[in-house]
Amino acid sequence: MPAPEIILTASEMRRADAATIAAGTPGIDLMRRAGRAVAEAVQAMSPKGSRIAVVSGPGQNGGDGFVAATLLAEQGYRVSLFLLGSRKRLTGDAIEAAKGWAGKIGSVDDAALDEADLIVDALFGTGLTRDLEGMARLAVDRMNGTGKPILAVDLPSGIDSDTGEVRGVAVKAVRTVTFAARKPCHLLLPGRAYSGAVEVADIGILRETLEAESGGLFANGPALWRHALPKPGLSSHKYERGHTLVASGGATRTGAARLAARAALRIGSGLVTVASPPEALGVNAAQLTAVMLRGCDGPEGLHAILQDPRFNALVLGPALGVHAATRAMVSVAVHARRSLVLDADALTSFEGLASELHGAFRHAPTVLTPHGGEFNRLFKGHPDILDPESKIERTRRAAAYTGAVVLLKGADTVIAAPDGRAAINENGTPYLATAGSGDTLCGLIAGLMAQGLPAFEAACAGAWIHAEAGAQFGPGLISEDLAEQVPAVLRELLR
Ligand SMILES: NC(=O)C1=CN([C@@H]2O[C@H](COP(=O)(O)OP(=O)(O)OC[C@H]3O[C@@H](n4cnc5c(N)ncnc54)[C@H](OP(=O)(O)O)[C@@H]3O)[C@@H](O)[C@H]2O)[C@@H](O)CC1
Ligand SMILES: Nc1ncnc2c1ncn2[C@@H]1O[C@H](COP(=O)(O)OP(=O)(O)O)[C@@H](O)[C@H]1O
Ligand SMILES: [K+]
Repeated sequence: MPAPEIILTASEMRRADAATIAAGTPGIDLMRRAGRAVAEAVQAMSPKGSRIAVVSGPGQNGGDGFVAATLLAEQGYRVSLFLLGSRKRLTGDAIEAAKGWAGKIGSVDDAALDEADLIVDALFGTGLTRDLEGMARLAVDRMNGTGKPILAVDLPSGIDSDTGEVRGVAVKAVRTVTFAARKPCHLLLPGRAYSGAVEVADIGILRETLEAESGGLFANGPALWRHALPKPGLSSHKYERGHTLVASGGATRTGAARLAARAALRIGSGLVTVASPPEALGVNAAQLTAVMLRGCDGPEGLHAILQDPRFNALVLGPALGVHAATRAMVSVAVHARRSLVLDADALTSFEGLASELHGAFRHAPTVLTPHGGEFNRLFKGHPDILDPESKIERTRRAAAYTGAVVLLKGADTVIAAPDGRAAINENGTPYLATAGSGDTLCGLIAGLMAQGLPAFEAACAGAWIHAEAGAQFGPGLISEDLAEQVPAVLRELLR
């Protein structure tokens, strides 16, 4: 079974480099392997004899550029090298790497840059510390301005490795060769869009070193949770597969709950019931078949239903209304200690009241699924949670604060657990930006928890399966299609 893909921050990567060097591999060897991997990527992109411009920066990323330039010139490419700053200012292994380069060194504002067929961006990598200004900014503008394909070394220069944000200006690469492990910026937006196709080159850093330095951040994918996916046994009966309860909104707001319920059923929850306000029973009854229906009048009604211990997973929030009664229903659910997914109105009803949720979800598996707006409303007045530049950090802090797994939606959904584990989802499609898509996601996650998946695994699997279903369906997707696409995704996963 493939191992989960570890994503390393800049400081974790530095420690992995340092540990490898301490274990006996000289740093210059790592740099030579990095430069060789870049040269190989150039060979795959451009025929021999092409004009390659390598733009090196003052740090070790620039060192990788010198190695690649030297190899490519030896292989018959017409290589020009442009350096930000002077050769005298090079430090560390980059000094040694630059010694191999016998050719001319141009300045980054040299007009000759325009003549290249392909540009290698070795300006900055994981060592970027501040916004680009002056000549550094000019260098990036010049590279982008040529309109030529750019291959980024480690990451596109100007992108912050840990947050994926643009530090003033950034290189727009068609391809990136990174080393040992992907960095957060290759998965988070906008960095992902600037990176192009990302390839991870093995430079001799062992998996055990990556594991030792990992801060618990992963790319979301089956390797992270496939082992936990439920598969009914020969003698399984429906009650062993869990019973998901989804609370419906009022008579004119019932669709969201049905979308969630249908998704919970499709993902394998043995039974699913919509808990409906009395006035909406008729409209719900008219549109439900395999999903069951129960009358449920507010918090008291929910309390009564939850006396039956077989309801083991619960969705609260979609179209439930923003008011005190919704908060009271959350409170009932928390006290009942069932697996719980809170979304939409269940989150917005706590606008500015996050302190009421401090540690609230420690006692039962809970997943909060806010989009950015809901997240900001919920944690209003908590700069410690809202202010970090990194979406990963914001999500982790929200998880630690509430005791719930937090899934912060978007094109780069981040899922974080209170214990610090986190995953970035990247298999989605913009077609998922359609009404009711989030309601379906809630149902998938609750349906997985009903079958016994732990909250973090359920949230990660739910996000991935949701995105995969959307991507497989593609153009024309509406939320009703998502649950219907789930069986095809499951067939692949359970093969
Ligand atoms: N370590 C290893 O063994 C291996 C490392 N490898 C490679 O090393 C890369 C990391 O190298 P790194 O740490 O030297 O950082 P890097 O990205 O080159 O930038 C630092 C330089 O940029 C400067 N600078 C920063 N921000 C700036 C700004 N806004 N505007 C202007 N200047 C700015 C900063 O200067 P200072 O901040 O001191 O003024 C410093 O000079 C990594 O991405 C990978 O490619 C591989 O070879 C494998 C083995
Ligand atoms: N551009 C995109 N790329 C990938 N996934 C997206 C994109 N836009 C939205 N999504 C996903 O679609 C879902 C939308 O959820 P949400 O905003 O709650 O919608 P709704 O409230 O209409 O149900 C989330 O899972 C989100 O991650
Ligand atoms: K770079």
